[in-house]
Amino acid sequence: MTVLLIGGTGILGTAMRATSPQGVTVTAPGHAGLDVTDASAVEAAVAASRPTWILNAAAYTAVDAAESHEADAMRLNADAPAHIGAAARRHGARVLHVSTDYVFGGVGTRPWREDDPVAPLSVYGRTKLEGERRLQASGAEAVIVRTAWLYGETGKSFPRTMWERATQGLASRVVADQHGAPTNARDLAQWCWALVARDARGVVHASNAGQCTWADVAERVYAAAGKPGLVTRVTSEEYLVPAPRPRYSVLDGTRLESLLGAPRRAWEPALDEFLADLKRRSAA
Ligand SMILES: NC(=O)C1=CN([C@@H]2O[C@H](COP(=O)(O)OP(=O)(O)OC[C@H]3O[C@@H](n4cnc5c(N)ncnc54)[C@H](OP(=O)(O)O)[C@@H]3O)[C@@H](O)[C@H]2O)C=CC1
Ligand SMILES: Cc1cn([C@H]2C[C@H](O)[C@@H](COP(=O)(O)OP(=O)(O)O[C@H]3O[C@@H](C)C(=O)[C@@H](O)[C@H]3O)O2)c(=O)[nH]c1=O
Repeated sequence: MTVLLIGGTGILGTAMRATSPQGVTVTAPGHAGLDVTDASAVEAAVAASRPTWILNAAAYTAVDAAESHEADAMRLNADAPAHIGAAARRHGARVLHVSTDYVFGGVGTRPWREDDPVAPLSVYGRTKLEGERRLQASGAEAVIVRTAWLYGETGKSFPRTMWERATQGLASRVVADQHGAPTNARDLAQWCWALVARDARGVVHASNAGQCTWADVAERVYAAAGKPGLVTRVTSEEYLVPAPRPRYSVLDGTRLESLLGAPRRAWEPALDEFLADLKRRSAA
C-alpha cells in the first residue's frame, strides 16, 4: 500500500512516520515539496504518486494567532482539505484527515460523540470544521479523525511548554475550568494506521481515555520534573488569551475502541511515558 503523507514534519506527522506499519510505503514530500494550499500542486502530487491513501496531518494549529490570521487559517484548514478531497476523488485515493475537539462549543456534560452538534468558538475551530465539511462535500472516500490536546516528540505543545517552564523553575498560572483529554501522538498515529488498515469511513473521535483540566496536566508535568507546587490553578477569565477555548471538549472514544477492538490508554500513563522520554533526553 502506498501513502501520501501531508504534514509529515508536524507533531502527528512525525509520529505517523515513526510508526508506519510494514508493507506501507510512505511518501512525505514536506511543505517545501508540496504546498497543500495549492490545488494544482496537490493534483500533480496525487497524479504522480497515485497513493492508496492520502493522510492529511497539515494544519494551521496556532490557535491564538488564527484569530488575527483568519485567511491563512482558512487556506490551510479548509481550502486544503477540499483540494485533497478533489484530487482523491479524481484518482480513487482514500483520505484520512485530522480534525479537532475545538469544533465543539464546550457546553457539555458527557463526552462528545461523533454526531453531536458542533459549535466552534474560535477561528481555528471554525476553519477546521469548514475543512471537515469541504472534504465531505468533495465526495472522496474519507475518514475524519478528531483528536485533542496533542503532544509528541516534536513541535510545540502544552506539556512541552510546561516541561520547559518546570525545568527552568518557572511558576505557571494554568486554567482549571477547561476539561478535555490529552493525546500522545504515538498513540494517535497507531490508531490512524489501524483505521487505514480497517478501511474506516466517517468521523472518529480519538484521544487518550479519561478527562482532566489543563491545570491537571500542568501539575503532572511539574511533578514529573521534580518541581511540584509551582502551578496556580486559575479560571479562564483570569488567563486572558485571544481565542476562546471550549470549557468541555472531552471526546467519546466508543467508536474508536469498537473499530480498534481494544481499549485506549488512559491519558495519565500516555503522558508519563512522554515525560519519561523527555527526562531521558535531557539527562543524555
Ligand atoms: N496540536 C494539537 O494539539 C492538535 C492538533 N489537531 C489536529 O491534528 C493535526 C496535526 O496537528 P499537529 O501535528 O499538531 O500539527 P503541527 O502544527 O505540528 O504541524 C503542521 C504540519 O503542517 C505542515 N504545513 C503547514 N503549512 C503547510 C502547507 N501550506 N503545505 C504543506 N504542509 C504544511 C507543517 O510543515 P512546516 O512546519 O514545514 O510548515 C507541519 O508539518 C491537525 O489537523 C490539527 O488541526 C487536533 C487536535 C489537537
Ligand atoms: C501556556 C499556558 C496556557 N494556558 C491555557 C490557555 C488555554 O486555555 C490552554 C491550552 O493552551 P495552549 O495554547 O498551550 O494550547 P491550545 O493551543 O489551546 O491547544 C489546542 O491546540 C489545537 C491545535 C487543538 O486542536 C486543541 O485540541 C488543543 O490542543 O491552557 C494557561 O492557563 N497557562 C499557560 O501557562
